[in-house]
Amino acid sequence: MHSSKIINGTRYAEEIFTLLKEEIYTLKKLNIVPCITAIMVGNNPSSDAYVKIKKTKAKDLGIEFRVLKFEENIQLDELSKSIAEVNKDSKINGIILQMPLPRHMSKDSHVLLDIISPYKDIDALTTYNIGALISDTHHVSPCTPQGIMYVLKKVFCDNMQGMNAVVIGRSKIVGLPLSHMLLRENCTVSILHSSTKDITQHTKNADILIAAIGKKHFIKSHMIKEGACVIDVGITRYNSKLYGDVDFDDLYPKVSFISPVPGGVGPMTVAFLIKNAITLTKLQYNLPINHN
Ligand SMILES: Nc1nc2c(c(=O)[nH]1)N[C@@H](CN(C=O)c1ccc(C(=O)N[C@@H](CCC(=O)O)C(=O)O)cc1)CN2
Repeated sequence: MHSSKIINGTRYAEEIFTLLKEEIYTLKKLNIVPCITAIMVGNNPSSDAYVKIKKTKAKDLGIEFRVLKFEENIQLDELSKSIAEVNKDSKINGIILQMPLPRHMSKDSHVLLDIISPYKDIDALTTYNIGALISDTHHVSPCTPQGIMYVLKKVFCDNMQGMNAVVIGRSKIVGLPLSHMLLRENCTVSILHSSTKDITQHTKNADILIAAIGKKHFIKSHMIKEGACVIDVGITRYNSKLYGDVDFDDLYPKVSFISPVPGGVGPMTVAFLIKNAITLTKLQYNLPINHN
């Protein structure tokens, strides 16, 4: 059972890294060093920070990490060609297309993602891997939802059956895959979004509330049920400080469990990114995969 009200994502991530170190060591003995390439488009200070965190962690663990950065005004054709080249490079085991893409490109994100081979798709965002998740035949799934499910399973000792889970946000990277994973654990899932009429009516009913909105301190204590478990996915940078979607201090007395920002979901995203990279590397070498 989880001993504190505060979900310590940094500690859980370390737990995962400890297991992954053994897998990386086993690969090393076979002369295999996984290599990740992150593709970035445009200048987004938050993305720079996140890619730096991923690179530092990968290098710490002995994984190679390359970054390819393109100008915001790159033509779609040219970017597509570059992604295809990275995809063809047999030395590269995993590819990340860092999100968000510049606004003018966001409508093309699925076209760009689908250039990546499903066997190199660390974020599990290609059409193939999204389909594999839904049909339960997947080897990898999106990193943030995996991290959230890992902590929820710890908190609820693997039993979320019949709980009301409310997810705010319907993105392909968090809200949609997470909703599917919660459904798989037999939760009753509601997905709220920008057109939802009365958000509070739904959030007050949540045993598990997941906020992935991107609006600083949007969730206040009057919006939740006493004893809810609240997971904060949003990160807003304001005056060099980080804020979650949840007003942590306001909610704290009322919750059973709550994840902070920073130190909650963020480190779990990085842990599962490394886990996915190792899984994909093993698949490419026909090695057995650790399904835990
Ligand atoms: N291609 C992808 N793009 C994005 C993803 C993703 O999984 N794949 N997720 C987010 C950003 N992200 C990884 O890319 C990410 C977010 C947060 C953190 C993290 O460690 N956060 C720390 C605080 C970091 C800081 O000080 O700035 C925390 O919350 O404690 C890592 C990675 C969107 N894009």
